[in-house]
Amino acid sequence: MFKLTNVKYKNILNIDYLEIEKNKITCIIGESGSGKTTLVRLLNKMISYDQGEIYFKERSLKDWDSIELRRKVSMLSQNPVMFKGNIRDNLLIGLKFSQRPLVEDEVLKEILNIVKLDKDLDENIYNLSGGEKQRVALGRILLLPSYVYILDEPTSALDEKTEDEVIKAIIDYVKKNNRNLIMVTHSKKIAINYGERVIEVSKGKIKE
Ligand SMILES: Nc1ncnc2c1ncn2[C@@H]1O[C@H](COP(=O)(O)OP(=O)(O)OP(=O)(O)O)[C@@H](O)[C@H]1O
Repeated sequence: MFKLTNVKYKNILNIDYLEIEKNKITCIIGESGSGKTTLVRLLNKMISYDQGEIYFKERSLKDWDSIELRRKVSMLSQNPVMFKGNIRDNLLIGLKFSQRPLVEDEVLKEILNIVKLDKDLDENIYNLSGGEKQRVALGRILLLPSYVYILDEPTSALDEKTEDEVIKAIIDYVKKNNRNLIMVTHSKKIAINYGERVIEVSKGKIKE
């Protein structure tokens, strides 16, 4: 799916070779400040590498149009933006922005079930806790029919039990829909239990 060769970004990342295969739940772990977020930002062209090459589906990212790429490679950042309105509005906005057909409430309720958020679609976003907002943002991404989801610490604001349930449900959903998942996680336990491939970033280098 992704291949990186001799990639350098400032003095933050220096990756000789890295392949991220499709159909394998991939977890990225590493100390705070090691370069995990920088790595995933490179993958969906939020930032551009200084040297080397990154290929997605055998094609250099330089040859991918950013919009076309992000329709296939959807990323959830660590601090997702929330919009005024209710949960329904905030779930649908990703589909709206990417000019895709909207979906019925039934589909939105299924998504809330996956992210373990037991709230009404009409609930104002303003009333939600940080962890609840995080799950709305996660649901927004999962609604997009992307080839790969890149989730940067998607469950960092959740307690351990909810985190485990949500991760398990996301993985089921990804597999059922034939999609791919790359997830940055602070939790070694999640990586060990669910990662079919675990990549460790250490001081800007890959340590597997
Ligand atoms: N554009 C930038 N310019 C300068 N330094 C940057 C830039 N982006 C990131 N950094 C630095 O690069 C290092 C790696 O940052 P990154 O966010 O990738 O780490 P991380 O592994 O995701 O950390 P965390 O687990 O705390 O989120 C940090 O020291 C950060 O301050």
